[in-house]
Amino acid sequence: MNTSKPYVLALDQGTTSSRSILFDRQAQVVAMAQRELTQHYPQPGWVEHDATEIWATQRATLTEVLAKSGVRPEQISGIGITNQRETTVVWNKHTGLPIHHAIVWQCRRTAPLCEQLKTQGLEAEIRSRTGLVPDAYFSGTKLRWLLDNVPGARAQAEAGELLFGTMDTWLVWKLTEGRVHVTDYTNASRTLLFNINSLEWDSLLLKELDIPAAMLPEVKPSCARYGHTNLGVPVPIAGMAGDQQAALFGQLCFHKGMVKNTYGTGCFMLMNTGRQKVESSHGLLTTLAVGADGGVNYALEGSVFMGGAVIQWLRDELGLIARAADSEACARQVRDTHGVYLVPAFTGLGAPYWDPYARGTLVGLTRGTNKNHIVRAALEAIAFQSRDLLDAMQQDAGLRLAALKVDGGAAANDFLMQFQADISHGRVIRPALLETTALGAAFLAGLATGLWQNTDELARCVMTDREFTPHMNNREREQHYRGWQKAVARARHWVEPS
Ligand SMILES: Nc1ncnc2c1ncn2[C@@H]1O[C@H](COP(=O)(O)OP(=O)(O)O)[C@@H](O)[C@H]1O
Ligand SMILES: O=P(O)(O)OC[C@H](O)CO
Repeated sequence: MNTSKPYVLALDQGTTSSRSILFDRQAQVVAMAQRELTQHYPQPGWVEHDATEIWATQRATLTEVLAKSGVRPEQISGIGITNQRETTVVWNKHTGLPIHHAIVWQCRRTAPLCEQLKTQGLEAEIRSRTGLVPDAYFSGTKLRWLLDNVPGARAQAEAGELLFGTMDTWLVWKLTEGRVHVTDYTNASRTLLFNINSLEWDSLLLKELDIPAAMLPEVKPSCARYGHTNLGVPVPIAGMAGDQQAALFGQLCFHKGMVKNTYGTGCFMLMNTGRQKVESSHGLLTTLAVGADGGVNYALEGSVFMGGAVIQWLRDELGLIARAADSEACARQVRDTHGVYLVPAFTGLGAPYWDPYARGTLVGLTRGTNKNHIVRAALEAIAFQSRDLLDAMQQDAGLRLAALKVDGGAAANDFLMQFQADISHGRVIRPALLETTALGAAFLAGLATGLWQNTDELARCVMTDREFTPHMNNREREQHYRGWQKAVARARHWVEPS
C-alpha cells in the first residue's frame, strides 16, 4: 500500500452538474464540490451542453475540493473519472476547441436517422454487434449529425483534424493538455460504434454511419493508467467508467447475477452477467461493465424514464407536496392507495413495453380518493416499473436475484424501498454512502494505483445503511401487481402514431 498517497479523487461529470469528491483509504468522503451546468434546448426535443463549460466547471470543482480539504496533490494516488454517458463532443485537435455544443444523451434530433438505419435493415446487426438498438440515445448518430451539419466538419474530420469523445474522453484530453485521446470499454459500449464481441470499433457500423476511424479514441480497460494531469505534481488518471457502470462497481456488483438500481430522475437498473453476453428477449440492452479484476464483464441494462421525476411532477405541477421527501409522510398517512394506480408514461414506456404511444394514466379513482392515495400511487409506480425490469432481467439471465442494491436520490425514501422489497419479493440493500457513482470511479483509480490491493479491501469500505426485507404475503403481492399490469394496459397505445 502506498501510505504517502492515501487519497483518491473522483470526477463525476453528470447531466446536470460537475462534481469532484475526494475519498480517503476507508472510502470516506473527505471533501466534495459541485457546479451546476447550463442546459441548452435549441429546439423542442433537442438538448445540448457547452463542453467548454463542462471542462471549466469540472476544473473548478477539482480546485475547490483540494482547497477545502487541505490535501496536497502529491498525497493523491490517482484520479477516477465517471460521466454522463453517450453525450457527444467533437473538437479540433490543434486548438482544443469544440466545433459545436455537445449533443446530450437525451437529445432526440437524430430520431429520423435512426429510422433510416432500421429501414436499411441494420437493426439486427446493431443489436448483435453493439448490444444496443438504433435509437437517438446513443452517440453514433449524434456524431454523424455533427459531421453532416457543422460547416466544414466532414472535410476536417477526413483530414484527421477532428476528434470525437464522450465526456470521459473530453476530460482526459483537457486534463492531459491534449496529450491523451482515450476512452474505456464501458463508455465505448454506449456509442453504437463499438463491437462488444470483439471489443473493437466496428468497421461495418463506421462505414454505414460514414464516420472516419481516425476520430475515435483508443479504448482501454476501466482500471488502467491513461496519463497524468499536472496539479503542480503529476497525478495519474487511473480509472474511468460510464456513470451507471461506475455505480455498479461502487455497489460491489463485481460478479454474475448482481444487480443495482439507481433511483434518480429516471431509474437505471444494471445486472452484471459476468463473462457471458446475454441477449435480451425483453427489450433490455446488453452493455459492457467492469468485473472483479477490472476487466470486461457484460451487463443487462434497463431504464425507467420516469423515476424520481414523478415525485417532482407531484411537487411542481400538481402542488401536492412541498418537497420530494414529503412524499413519504403522505404515503404513510393511508393504509393503501385505495385501488388507485398511476402509470407515469409521460414520455411513453421503456423496457419491457417499448411503447412510445403510451401516456400517463391515473385509474381507480373514487369519491374517497384523496391526495395521499395519489402520492402513494406515484411512489408505488416507481417500484412497479423497477419490478417490471427486474422480472425481465431475471428471465433473460435465467437466474433468481439474491438482493437488489439501491442508490440515487429517491432511494432515501424508506417507504419506497420497503414497497420495492415487498413487490419484488426480495431484499433491498441501501449503502450508507449513496454517492456510489463517484465511489466506483474512486475504487477503479485506487485499484490501478495500489491504494487498494483487491476487491476484498473495497468490500470492507462499504457500509450498509439499511436492508429492507419483504413482508407482503404472496396473495397480496400478486394482486397488487396484477392491478399494475391492468393499469399499464390502459395506458398503452394511447396516442395515435402520426
Ligand atoms: N425522499 C425522496 N422521496 C422520493 N423521491 C425523492 C426523494 N428525494 C429525492 N427524490 C427524487 O429523486 C430525484 C433526485 O435524485 P438524484 O439522484 O439527485 O437524481 P439525478 O442524478 O437524476 O439528478 C428527483 O427526481 C427527486 O424528485
Ligand atoms: O448523469 P446522469 O446520472 O443523468 O446519467 C446519465 C446516463 O449515463 C445516461 O445514459
